Amino acid sequence: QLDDHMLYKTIDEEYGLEEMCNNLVKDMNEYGVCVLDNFLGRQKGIEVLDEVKNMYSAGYFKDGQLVASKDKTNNRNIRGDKIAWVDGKEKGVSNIRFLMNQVDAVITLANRMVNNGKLGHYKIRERTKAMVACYEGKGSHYVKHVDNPNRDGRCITCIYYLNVDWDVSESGGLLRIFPDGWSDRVADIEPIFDRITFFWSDRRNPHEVQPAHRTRYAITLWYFDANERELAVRRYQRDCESLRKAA
Ligand SMILES: Cn1c(O)c(C(=O)NCC(=O)O)c(=O)c2ccccc21
Ligand SMILES: [Mn+2]
Repeated sequence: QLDDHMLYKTIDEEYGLEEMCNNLVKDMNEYGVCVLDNFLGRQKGIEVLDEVKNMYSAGYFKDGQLVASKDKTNNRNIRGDKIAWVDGKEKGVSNIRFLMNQVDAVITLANRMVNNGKLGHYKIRERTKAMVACYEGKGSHYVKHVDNPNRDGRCITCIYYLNVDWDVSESGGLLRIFPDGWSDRVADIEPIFDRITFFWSDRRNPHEVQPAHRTRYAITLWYFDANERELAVRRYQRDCESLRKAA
């Protein structure tokens, strides 16, 4: 359940949140992508980054998927992404939890605007845990893909970046989205510190992470559309049932 943190906002934060949601709804309806900067502010952002770094040095990240290396000669596979799942209740992740609550508040308010069909007609009630991702540089990347190609319920992808003083010209690591609405253009999003990006998770937004040459951290949340999610869970249960019977 998305906790409703609207009550604890001061007036100016309320206004800030309101304005942020208007931007989100407008951009999502117009482009299917929305980029907001200075989402938490420098101090909070650094506190989140420190928690992620601590998680990393404590070994919470699982080896990412192996990406077959281009040069077959030394057959060294480039380590792709490394990820760790956080539900926010663990010890030592209070700042990541704060980030999750802030994004929930933005999505909850924007979803209220949904009622007059402003945010893609989705009914958003739940989300995944936070996926904390690390690309260790050395050219690690993520091939072009669609997050939710087969209606698993996820409707909005939300990525918060933690990379201070990131310079794409030397470190790469661009998020490149190929919005299906625009055949001739792409959206290049630099993974800079305290930036948050939202985009529709389905086939409208194929995207890739270009090779990173410096450690690149990001935290992803996926929000579910209630109806699509319910159907996906039912389908999954039916599949399991038929597999059990077949066994
Ligand atoms: C590590 N990582 C990802 O980085 C992206 C992704 O699209 N990232 C975009 C970005 O970081 O800008 C993913 O979509 C993804 C999906 C499943 C498992 C891991 C994944
Ligand atoms: Mn993705």
